[in-house]
Amino acid sequence: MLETATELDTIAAISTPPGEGGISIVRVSGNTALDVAEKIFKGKDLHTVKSHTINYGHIVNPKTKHTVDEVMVSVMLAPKTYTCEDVVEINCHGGIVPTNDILQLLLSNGARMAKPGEFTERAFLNGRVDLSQAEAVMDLIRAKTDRSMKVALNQLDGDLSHLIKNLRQDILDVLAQVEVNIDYPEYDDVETMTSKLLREKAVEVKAQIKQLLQTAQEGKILRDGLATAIVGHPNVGKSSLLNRMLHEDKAIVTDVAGTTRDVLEEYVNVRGVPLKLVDTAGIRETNDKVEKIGVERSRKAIKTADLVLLVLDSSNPLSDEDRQLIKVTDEAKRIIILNKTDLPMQLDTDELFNLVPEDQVIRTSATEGVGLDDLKEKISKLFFGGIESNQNSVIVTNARHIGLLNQAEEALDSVLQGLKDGMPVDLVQIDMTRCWEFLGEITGDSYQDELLDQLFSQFCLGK
Ligand SMILES: Nc1nc2c(c(=O)[nH]1)N(C=O)[C@@H](CNc1ccc(C(=O)N[C@@H](CCC(=O)O)C(=O)O)cc1)CN2
Ligand SMILES: Nc1nc2c(ncn2[C@@H]2O[C@H](COP(=O)(O)OP(=O)(O)OP(=O)(O)O)[C@@H](O)[C@H]2O)c(=O)[nH]1
Ligand SMILES: [Mg+2]
Repeated sequence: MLETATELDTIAAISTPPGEGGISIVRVSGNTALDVAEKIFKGKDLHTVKSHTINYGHIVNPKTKHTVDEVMVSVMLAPKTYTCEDVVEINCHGGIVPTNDILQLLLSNGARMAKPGEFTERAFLNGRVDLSQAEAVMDLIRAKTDRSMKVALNQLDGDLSHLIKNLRQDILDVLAQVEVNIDYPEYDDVETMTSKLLREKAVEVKAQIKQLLQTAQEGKILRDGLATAIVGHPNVGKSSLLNRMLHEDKAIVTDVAGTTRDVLEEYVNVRGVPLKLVDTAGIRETNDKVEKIGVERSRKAIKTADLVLLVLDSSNPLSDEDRQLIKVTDEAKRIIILNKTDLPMQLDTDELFNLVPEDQVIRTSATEGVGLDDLKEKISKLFFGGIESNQNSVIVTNARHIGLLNQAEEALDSVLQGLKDGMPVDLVQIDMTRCWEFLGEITGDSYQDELLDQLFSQFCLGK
């Protein structure tokens, strides 16, 4: 059951990032938000100001009577607020000391320290947003490209919620229809009729779930970034390529083989796709203790990557180590990069094409900045089939949602199998109901308290 606003205590937290800034915001939410704020605020009586106004005054320690800061205080009365509760936001000077002092004063005057994500959790508990919308708030904060942001914003707007709610309503309708048919059989062939209803609905919902799941790969990449490992032999130009992609000299580049010792991760926006570029240590047999560990990490990066960029030095013949690396990365989604094409070609491309007949091969010069546009184009094509795909449809991005959609689909498979096997309708109904429940967990229509704790604990403090 949902708790009502009156059962929840008043919480407070700093909602802006820690450190120095122009302004910091300390947020308070709950039944007694105004009482708590009023105790430490000198200015207009906050109980009498209009809702959704911002009010000038000072924060004064009620015990010592010392002025802590000069502030602006927003008063927003329930229910039309972020949490659906009374909200007070204290806009103070953005320094660590005033901000923390104000929070401490609120805590010693009746507020409790908010847990991470607790304001958004309240927006959920009080029914302003559903669970998938609450999750979108965090995706929005973490979005790394404009496209990732758009997907999160659509989810926050309730696009996914509406789709799921409609599916659930359809299932509920058919379940009700089946009940009626069982309770008041008007025809002799009621069993046949209800089976037909259930089958048709199961097929229809399954098709929609499948369609959603097809967006999952793209969705997950937009949300979490595409883990892209740049691998290859020492000195082939991996770090130089990373720097080129970032337009910044992040990684150390030297002509010494074995320069990169540890993996380096950086995000880069490639046509709206967030790439998590991972520069790795050049892979070779080595006795150097530090380099050895780096090489181990490179091997691990290959295993966990969504995409491997295997870099070869075109100004040198293919070596045995190169051939081995081609084998090691064979299972991965891969693009081969022939780097140093500004130098005379020494690599036997016929041999290479024989070794990797299926792969995209791109020629680059990291030093001259040649071939990088081509590389970006290929990456975005490889994962998104062009720029315009899925721009307007609902996209699932979240591993929790994907898991539940898979479970819902499995339940529908059981429905269809049961009908095929001539199982009694009341047993088939159970699987249909399970499907309805799995979908409901996406929007939080049903949930366990542990789930909320786990979800919101990943949020920012003050959100
Ligand atoms: N100062 C401040 N800025 C902020 C937030 C905030 O809480 N405080 N937000 C959050 O952290 C974000 C804005 N999100 C918000 C979402 C809904 C409501 C809200 O009050 N919704 C009500 C009333 C809407 C209306 O007036 O029409 C509702 O949906 O019922 C407020 C903020 C970003 N900026
Ligand atoms: N001519 C030419 N030189 C390049 C190119 N790319 C990189 N280099 C040079 O090759 C050398 C090695 O470059 P890095 O980027 O450090 O190579 P790496 O693959 O990261 O090497 P490790 O970190 O040791 O594995 C440097 O001297 C670069 O300037 C290129 O496209 N053309
Ligand atoms: Mg390097």
